[in-house]
Amino acid sequence: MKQMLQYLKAYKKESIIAPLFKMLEASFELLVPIVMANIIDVGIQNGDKPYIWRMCALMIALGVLGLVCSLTAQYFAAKAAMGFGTALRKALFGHINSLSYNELDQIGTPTLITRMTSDINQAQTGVNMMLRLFLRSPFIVIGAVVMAFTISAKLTIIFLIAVPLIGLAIYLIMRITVPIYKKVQSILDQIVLHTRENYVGARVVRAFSREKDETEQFDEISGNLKNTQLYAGKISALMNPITYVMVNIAILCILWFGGWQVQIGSVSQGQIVALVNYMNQILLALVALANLIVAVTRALVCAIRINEVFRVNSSMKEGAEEKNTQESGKPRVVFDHVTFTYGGAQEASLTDISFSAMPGETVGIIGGTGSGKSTLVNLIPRFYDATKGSVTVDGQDVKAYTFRHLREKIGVVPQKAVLFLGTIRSNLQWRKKDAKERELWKALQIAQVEEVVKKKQKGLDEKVETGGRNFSGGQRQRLTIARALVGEPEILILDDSASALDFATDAALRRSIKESTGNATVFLVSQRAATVKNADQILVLDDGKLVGKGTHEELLKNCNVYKEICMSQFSSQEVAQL
Ligand SMILES: Nc1ncnc2c1ncn2[C@@H]1O[C@H](COP(=O)(O)OP(=O)(O)OP(=O)(O)O)[C@@H](O)[C@H]1O
Repeated sequence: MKQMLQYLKAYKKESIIAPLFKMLEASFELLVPIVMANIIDVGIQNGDKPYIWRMCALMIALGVLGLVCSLTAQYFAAKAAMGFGTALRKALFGHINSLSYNELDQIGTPTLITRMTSDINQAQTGVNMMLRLFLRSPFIVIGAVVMAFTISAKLTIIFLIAVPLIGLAIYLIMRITVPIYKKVQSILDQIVLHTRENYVGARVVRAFSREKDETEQFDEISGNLKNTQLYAGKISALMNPITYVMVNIAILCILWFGGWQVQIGSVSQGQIVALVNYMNQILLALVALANLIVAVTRALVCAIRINEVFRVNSSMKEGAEEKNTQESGKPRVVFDHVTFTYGGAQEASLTDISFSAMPGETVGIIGGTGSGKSTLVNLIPRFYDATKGSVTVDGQDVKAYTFRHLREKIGVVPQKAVLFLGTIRSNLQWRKKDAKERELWKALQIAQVEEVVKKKQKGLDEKVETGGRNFSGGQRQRLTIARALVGEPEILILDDSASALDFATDAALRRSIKESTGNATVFLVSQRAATVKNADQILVLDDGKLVGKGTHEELLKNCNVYKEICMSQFSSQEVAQL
């Protein structure tokens, strides 16, 4: 909580003014029963109409003053809570962006979304209620007991018995409901997870006619949420009847014992009415306090969940190197006995991989599905860190560079072609914000997508929908290749980026990349032998191990796995001619 409160720091003034004005409002409220008592005891008893009018005017003035104070408090509390929410959201967003793939894999996207949205909103509501009520409610309860004491010390005993009993009833109810509210938040996580999977995979769901099953599963989770909330609601609903019965019993006692006191003349009728009013004020304050505790507990649960994310630190330490250290004749990328195991995985996905790639060289990486190809290239831009061994770029361990500098050197085309909401231009300028029109068209031309963009009515300014859904799979792939080419990276990684392209386009793409990337080192990941066969060096992976390294001809002679891959894709005659 302490950590959370730092986001309120900028709203210190508001955080002090709001509760102060609420206390001021409470003070005016506590004066009302006294004025009422005076109207009865002085005004009505003596038939003094001007006095009654004066007192009525005073009551209205107290009401108006209370309203003004309450509105002022509301304004400042809302301002502080909104500011708190905004600062927290910004900090969490920045923190999540600083985490490495390793941590993101482990936490999971759905829960991060719930924490960024619903949890922060709950925390914000908690802060708002806290600022308004955390002083006001206890102030009213204590103030009302003190005021009752000034009226009659004897009758205050009833207050001293009733208040703890009402407090105890509220506490017992909340002991049951608070853990349920904690559970509600984790069920919300499941709903986000299910909704996300369902919407992202909407086409697959329909293709397999799984709508009914998916709906049933969703109904089950949301039914679970409803039942849990209903259970909490039913128990909370006991709060009002129980507390009202207790207060009414206390009022009966006040009237009963108060009646005796009035008869012997130690308390006036007006004072009895004031005592009844104080008892009612106490009830309302305690119920408000209970609501506050529920909101604050929910906010605390959310704060804990948000803090859990803050507590996860990136397992990667960023280096400081900003200089280019490439020496001519030296390799651009070197893997030295690299082994890598994903967090939580039992087995290594890469074992003892060693190779080096020179500037201008094209490195083909081939292997069956799950053999570790993507994992290998992901180590170059430091999406993950090698568990053993080292990865070197331009003579320096990748860990020595700042993330920005390392990634500026590298153009990555991930396996899944993802474009972002905006225009073709804005998507292409991701690597280089100020890339000129000429550079963008050149990249489009190399990526074999120039014609597609030219045909668009607005050209480079054509809109790109979320995820690039207004482009075909092959167009998306080529646009992501163009995006990686802008800014002329020193290392280009194409992770199975031509899988949706026909053979002719794939061949043309490889040719133009070879011709235009000059001194860049290109990594071509593919399951197709035809894609990698012209590479200067081919790495053959099998179950995370490097089982072959060399040119196509060399591997055909001495690498069985490579030969098998080729044989499975071409006839023996074609293999001989390859
Ligand atoms: N984020 C992850 N967490 C845990 N294990 C993973 C993760 N990503 C991949 N793996 C595992 O690592 C191994 C290598 O996966 P990788 O994605 O590198 O294979 P690949 O050769 O690129 O496969 P494909 O050609 O099918 O894309 C697989 O066994 C896979 O299950």
